[in-house]
Amino acid sequence: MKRKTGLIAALDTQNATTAQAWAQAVAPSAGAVKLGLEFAYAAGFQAVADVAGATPLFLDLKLHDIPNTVAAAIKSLSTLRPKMLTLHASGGLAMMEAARKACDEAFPADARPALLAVTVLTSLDDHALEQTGVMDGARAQVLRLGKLGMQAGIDGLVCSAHELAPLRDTLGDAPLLVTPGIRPAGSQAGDQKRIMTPRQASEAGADWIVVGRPITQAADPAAAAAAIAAELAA
Ligand SMILES: O=C(O)c1cc(=O)[nH]c(=O)n1[C@@H]1O[C@H](COP(=O)(O)O)[C@@H](O)[C@H]1O
Repeated sequence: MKRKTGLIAALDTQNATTAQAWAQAVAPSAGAVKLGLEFAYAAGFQAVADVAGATPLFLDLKLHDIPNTVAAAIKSLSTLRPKMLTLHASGGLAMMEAARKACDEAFPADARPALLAVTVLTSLDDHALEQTGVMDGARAQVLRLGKLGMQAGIDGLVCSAHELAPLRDTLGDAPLLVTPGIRPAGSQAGDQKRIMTPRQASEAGADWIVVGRPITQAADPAAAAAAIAAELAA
């Protein structure tokens, strides 16, 4: 059965006015906006809260440090009330467990963000992984880290759409699976390596797709977001 797949718009800019304009443009089509390292470092966390406004916030900080530091960082950002929060699965089991515990302690039970573990960045292919010492390819590494994330009590995983089917086969329906590296037919891949179209990712089992430049760099971001949402709904 085809899943209902939502659109997360990645608003990657340093400029708060630009981010605000994009947030308004995508609001009718996107279930959440993603604000991350580029925007938070340039504009600060108050601007993150302001741009998200009432729209659910995917806070993409990709935390990766020792368990104590990651736990403390989560407590520091608890006033932001994100709907989703990222950390790197490669930080290890103890780091993910500490993050999970910090979320339970820092957020009210009804406002706890979904913790999403980034498995293998969609900008990496098997060759790039080999250069980091991972010799058996992206799929094997995503499955390995995905299982570790589930062991740590993480709510979901960030992966490419290419790993959705094996992850669903191994982990079942429960984890939220979020896929960046999405490119509507005919758009530029840029630095992304493991890509799929919105429709393909939805059919492969994504709960959410993350799309940035195909929306933000389009002549009409509102129309680009609406077209992707329509592709997901078709
Ligand atoms: O965690 C992420 O969101 C993420 C993980 C990943 O493996 N690949 C990836 O591209 N992302 C993010 O997803 C967005 C993709 O943007 P575009 O390539 O412009 O569509 C960027 O904001 C990335 O930081």
